[in-house]
Amino acid sequence: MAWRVGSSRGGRTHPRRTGGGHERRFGLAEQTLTRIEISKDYLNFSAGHFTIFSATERENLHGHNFQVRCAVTAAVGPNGLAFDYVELKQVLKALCDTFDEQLLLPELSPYLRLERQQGQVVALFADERMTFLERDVLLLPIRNVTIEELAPLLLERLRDRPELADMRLQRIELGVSSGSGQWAVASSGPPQIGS
Ligand SMILES: Nc1nc2c(c(=O)[nH]1)N=C([C@H](O)[C@H](O)COP(=O)(O)OP(=O)(O)OP(=O)(O)O)CN2
Repeated sequence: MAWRVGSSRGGRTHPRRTGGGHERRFGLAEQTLTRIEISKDYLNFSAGHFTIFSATERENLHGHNFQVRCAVTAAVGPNGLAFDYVELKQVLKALCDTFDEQLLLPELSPYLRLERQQGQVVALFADERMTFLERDVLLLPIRNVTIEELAPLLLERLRDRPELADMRLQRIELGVSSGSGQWAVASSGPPQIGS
């Protein structure tokens, strides 16, 4: 229903409704895109790591409560629903759980060598040798355990989830934070609406 300013009466204008559907009311194209943002406190994982700064410098082993958030762009269907975002939240939570309570180690670091030996993972860095139980370690196909490497990895793993196939998502942005106020965001798909 498009709105147009009606003829003035008594010096005031009276908006009048004319015929037409939702898309004509707001002058939108037949298909409306929406951007749904998901940022829930429970989308987090507690994990250990150390950031490697060079061939000889790294942080001590420590942990963070990493936080994850996501925004997706999708078409709104004829019944005013893009997709059930409860399903997306469930997938994101499952993704976070795979990283929870693990020591994260990068398999693709130019400075760290990882070896599996009798149920243990040996990490060799500069002149250091660290040994961990396999059950405590999650090896990741990234170069460093930083938020800028974790975000694209989680985005890739999210996109691979079969549950997303029916959501007809046009763009996905996934953010990872190692602490409040510091995020890295990875995205896939065409530029954001209005950017
Ligand atoms: N570009 C990046 N730089 C750093 C990263 C990273 O992921 N990308 N990560 C780290 C370490 O994780 C470091 O432990 C972060 O520490 P910090 O920023 O101090 O974390 P806090 O949440 O404690 O932040 P506060 O500002 O102290 O509250 C280093 N660099």
